[in-house]
Amino acid sequence: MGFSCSYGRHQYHHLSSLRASSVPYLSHKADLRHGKFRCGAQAASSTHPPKRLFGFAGGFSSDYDLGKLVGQGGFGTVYSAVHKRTGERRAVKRMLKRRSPDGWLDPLFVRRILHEVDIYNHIGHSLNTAYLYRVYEDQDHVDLVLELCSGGELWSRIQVNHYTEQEAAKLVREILRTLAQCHARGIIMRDVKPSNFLFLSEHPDAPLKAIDFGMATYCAAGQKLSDKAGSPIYLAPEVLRQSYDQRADIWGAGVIAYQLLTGRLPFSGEEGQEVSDRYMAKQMCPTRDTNRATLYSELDFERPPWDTSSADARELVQSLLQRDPKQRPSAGDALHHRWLNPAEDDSSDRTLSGSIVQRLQRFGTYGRLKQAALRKVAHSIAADDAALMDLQKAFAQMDPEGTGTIRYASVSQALQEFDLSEPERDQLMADLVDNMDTAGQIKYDEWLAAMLDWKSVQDSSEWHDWIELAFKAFDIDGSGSIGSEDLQALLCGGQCMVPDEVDAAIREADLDGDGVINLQEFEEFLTSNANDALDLFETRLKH
Ligand SMILES: Nc1ncnc2c1ncn2[C@@H]1O[C@H](COP(=O)(O)OP(=O)(O)OP(=O)(O)O)[C@@H](O)[C@H]1O
Repeated sequence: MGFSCSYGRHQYHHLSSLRASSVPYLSHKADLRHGKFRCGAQAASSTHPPKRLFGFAGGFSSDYDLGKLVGQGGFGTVYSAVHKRTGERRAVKRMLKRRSPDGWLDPLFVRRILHEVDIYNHIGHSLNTAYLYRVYEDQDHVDLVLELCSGGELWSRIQVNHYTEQEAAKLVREILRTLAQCHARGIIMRDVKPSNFLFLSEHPDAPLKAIDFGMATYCAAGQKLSDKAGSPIYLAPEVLRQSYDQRADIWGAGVIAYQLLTGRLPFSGEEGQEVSDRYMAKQMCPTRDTNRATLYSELDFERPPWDTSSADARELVQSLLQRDPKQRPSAGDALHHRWLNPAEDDSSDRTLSGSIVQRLQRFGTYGRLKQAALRKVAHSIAADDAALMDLQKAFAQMDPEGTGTIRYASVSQALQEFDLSEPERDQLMADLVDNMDTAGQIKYDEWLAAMLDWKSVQDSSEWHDWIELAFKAFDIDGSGSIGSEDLQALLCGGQCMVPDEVDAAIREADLDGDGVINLQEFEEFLTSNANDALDLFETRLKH
């Protein structure tokens, strides 16, 4: 069947399920400033040649001091760590390399690591996910250096706190945002449960971040997955039936919402609604009764413990737990539900300054080629500035002398208006500049590329001309298409240091798979769609 049940961690493991076929599209992004890169699905495919090393950076212990243990998973041990030079605190997920007796890395281990790194990077600079800074390896371990979330698991707060509906709504909104961003990028998380969401700090209003994408995989529109992956009691009925897609994550969010609002689990066995503490404390595998309850038992939202909840809360949770996935809302639709949008938080009329954090996150989710291409297009648009009054004004405030560049420090200063930790601020700014040669200066078109409302720009009669100009600039050898030599020059000045970087950049836009990008593919690649909606991202406005 390709899965097994882990009693200690309530999990169906699915190493055998990481087939190339479940990774339908690819992404690659090198960020040499942070030593980060995206692995393509090819890297994660079963056809990858045997490896002794991954090719990640060495020198973890020259860069970091390892601190105390902060968590233990089935796959990795997580420690705190301090960067020796900057003093920044991080989490390090350390995984012991699994090898065969003749020294080759276990191919399933290779796939799991490359896949997890790929998915973390594909989610990019979302503030709803612990950020992956860098990956190291030595002879025995792979180390993922992650944003440190020191506020504990969502589960621990469910146990100790009694939530008001408003507080519960905030947490459900954050979980759904994470899912909406994953789903917009073709990723299904497959392990939506309270212990995979950590609070950034111990502050009562600390944001919630998703961790652990070891179960996550890609699922294209219309595709169905069949391997039973996830954690019992959060598994959707269609996962038990082994034919599911992204909507299965929504069910998991529904179970968490149910727990937050009632302190109980919706489907915990024969007796129906039991107190979840008992179930969780026992750390037991699901009985057949639990699965049967998930598949068949009816929930009554009129009787205790639901009789004291608001009608809006009930309506949303009921919809998230619709047994028929087609009747379940998408994460994006659920985010528009009344219960999650008290009137004062209406984002429909948000000003530019109110959405800067959302725009930076969105830009940070794009791969390197797309970022470079948007900067190029922005360069053309910058000349036509009538339509860009707001953006110009915001830029001018940070560049009072009109030099045409703003200092990194000015943007950092502007971001202090928002509810962001210092590492989050740095994380958001990391993709603003094309390269560090600019010595901490951000040019107007770099700023525009990150801030523009690309959807409305596309309506301009000049859109096609701007795309064509950028395409011609990228087609350095004038062959009529963008190929690997063009991208070598463009992305890394001739010699890419990150393995597979150029191929992966091509794959991002090469729809017909002929190894080069033509003009039509380039235009389609740059054309934004609903997946780029700003309201998938946190505003982090201070209240
Ligand atoms: N970024 C982080 N900051 C702080 N603690 C973390 C972080 N990431 C993970 N942890 C802690 O380490 C534990 C194990 O991490 P994680 O779930 O990623 O490991 P895993 O081996 O992939 O687990 P699994 O068995 O679920 O596959 C988590 O439950 C959490 O307590």
